[in-house]
Amino acid sequence: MTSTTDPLSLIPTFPNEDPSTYPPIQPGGSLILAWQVRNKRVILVGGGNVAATRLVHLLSADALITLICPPTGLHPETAYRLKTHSSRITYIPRPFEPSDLTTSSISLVLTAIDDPIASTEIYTLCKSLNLPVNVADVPPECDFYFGSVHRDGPLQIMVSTGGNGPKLAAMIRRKVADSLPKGTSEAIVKVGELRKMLRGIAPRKEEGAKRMEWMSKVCESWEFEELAGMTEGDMKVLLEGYEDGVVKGYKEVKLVGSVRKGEEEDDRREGQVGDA
Ligand SMILES: C[C@@]1(CC(=O)O)c2cc3[nH]c(cc4nc(cc5[nH]c(cc(n2)[C@H]1CCC(=O)O)[C@@](C)(CC(=O)O)[C@@H]5CCC(=O)O)C(CC(=O)O)=C4CCC(=O)O)c(CCC(=O)O)c3CC(=O)O
Ligand SMILES: NC(=O)C1=CN([C@@H]2O[C@H](COP(=O)(O)OP(=O)(O)OC[C@H]3O[C@@H](n4cnc5c(N)ncnc54)[C@H](O)[C@@H]3O)[C@@H](O)[C@H]2O)C=CC1
Repeated sequence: MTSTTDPLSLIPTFPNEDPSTYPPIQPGGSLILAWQVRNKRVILVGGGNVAATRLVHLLSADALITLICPPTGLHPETAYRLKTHSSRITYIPRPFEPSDLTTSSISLVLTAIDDPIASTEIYTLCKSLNLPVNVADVPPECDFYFGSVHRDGPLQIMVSTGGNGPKLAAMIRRKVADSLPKGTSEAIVKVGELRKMLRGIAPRKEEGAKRMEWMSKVCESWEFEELAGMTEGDMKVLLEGYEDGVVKGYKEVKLVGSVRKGEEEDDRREGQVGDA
């Protein structure tokens, strides 16, 4: 007979177990993720107004889409997307049939139809096939909800109210977007480039902690607009400090850059004089 030990009794005791040390848990929310559907097949049933908004999200995430809907039910925007993105969207011009879910390998199913009976049938079928599904008109039949999304280049902000107030979610999204500092999206692009260059000069896995600390320091000490205006030359100057854990400020980097540019021009002029 094997004795069973209570797993809880095996957990070590740490000095810092004051409840105020860690953030309190608020149960009942959603798990907010950034789901990657690039080149994965998503089935969208319905072609109305809501389906048109789903298409925008799916195309923005580079999904491969199968849209199932009779031609008479197409919203003008859905029709437009079908025509302009025919390489990404396969259009099936009829009502949904159960075989639609078994003829190809599918990552997600979305329904946006005005027929709750058909919606529930699709939901039940998805569950029997283990497919994650969003049924726009029946929240209890959603494995995930959509949210109100602000998109600006690489930046995506999603507001969710957990099904309580979708219109409020859209209003909050606008307020959040209006409060973002100028140059936010450009700053993110430039930080992405800097991180890539940093990985080029410090590729080793063991350096992860040092890389992260240095990058965090850069993000904290430069303003968004300064990051947004960073040139490749500025990045090179900034990266010179990485080895010693130094983060030069915006003004210093610009100064070094312009001094070097001046020196290069002097060298070039001297070269030309020498050639003459
Ligand atoms: C549960 C959820 C499931 C899901 O769809 O994933 C759901 C369900 C339902 N919405 C309904 C109504 C409306 N939905 C909107 C708008 C949006 N709805 C979105 C998401 C969600 N809607 C998920 C919860 C997300 C959350 O709460 O955080 C947004 C955020 C994202 C998106 O859909 O892309 C998008 C705003 C996008 C933007 O503009 O930024 C508007 C306003 C409008 O159209 O302008 C109205 C009318 C006004 C109102 O009711 O508030 C009804 C019918 C209710 C009825 O019959 O009375 C149901 C079904 C029900 O609740 O039973
Ligand atoms: N989640 C959300 O954001 C919102 C959800 N809704 C709900 O979502 C549903 C769809 O809304 P809308 O797009 O505005 O409706 P809509 O009436 O514009 O479009 C419904 C679409 O479903 C198609 N359809 C119906 N039965 C079908 C079937 N068996 N197979 C394939 N296609 C079928 C129709 O041809 C039409 O294209 C409604 O039930 C609505 O209450 C409404 C507003 C927002």
